[in-house]
Amino acid sequence: MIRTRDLRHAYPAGPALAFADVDVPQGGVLLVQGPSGAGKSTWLALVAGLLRAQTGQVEVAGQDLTALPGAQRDAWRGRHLGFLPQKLHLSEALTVERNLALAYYAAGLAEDRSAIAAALQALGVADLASRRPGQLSGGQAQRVALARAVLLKPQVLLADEPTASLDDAAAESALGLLRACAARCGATLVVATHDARVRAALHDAQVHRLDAAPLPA
Ligand SMILES: Nc1ncnc2c1ncn2[C@@H]1O[C@H](COP(=O)(O)OP(=O)(O)OP(=O)(O)O)[C@@H](O)[C@H]1O
Repeated sequence: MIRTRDLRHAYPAGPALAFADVDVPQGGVLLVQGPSGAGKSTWLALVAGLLRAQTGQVEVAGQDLTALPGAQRDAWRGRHLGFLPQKLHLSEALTVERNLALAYYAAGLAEDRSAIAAALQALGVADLASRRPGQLSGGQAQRVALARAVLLKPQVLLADEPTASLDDAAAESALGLLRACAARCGATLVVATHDARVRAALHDAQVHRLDAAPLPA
């Protein structure tokens, strides 16, 4: 579940953004829409606890993120939230398999190699485990990043523009995988996008529409 109240964020020397309240039940699907610059990535970062809300309240999977200090917020995120960023942030210094192992370090948990193998298998990329991210196609790299995001069976799965650089067939596949992964975990799925293909594919999702114009700072 996700519950936000009176959420605002002002960047230093940037715009002040105000967000409408959102309630998504556990296992629901939320589409975050709005033109470029409307604040989609900022809203995702607030819900992921990557940014601390300056005003208002964010509750995710029963946890009030505004009440948690930074270190505890990071540990909570590692354990309960899967994030598929637009830039995938896979480490070129590590193999695909070791990139997934990072999820355990971030969560402060002991590594489970069989779970890593199973996650890669479920996303159809088990044969790429010993490659470096630079040796993957864009679609393969995204599957690896998704495997990492769902490895610890998160309660919330966030995806930022997951179809931005994909052709129609790959976009359809990526959205199908996101939904399937979220359903397997019983996770709430949030997809931020301005891609009309996503709006069509997730036509049954709840919509959080952001306005084009930020508040004056
Ligand atoms: N670190 C920052 N410092 C100052 N302003 C910022 C910062 N990050 C974002 N902004 C501004 O905040 C607003 C919202 O940005 P955000 O990236 O959340 O929008 P978005 O809807 O995700 O855009 P896009 O679709 O282009 O990714 C924009 O006006 C942007 O210029």
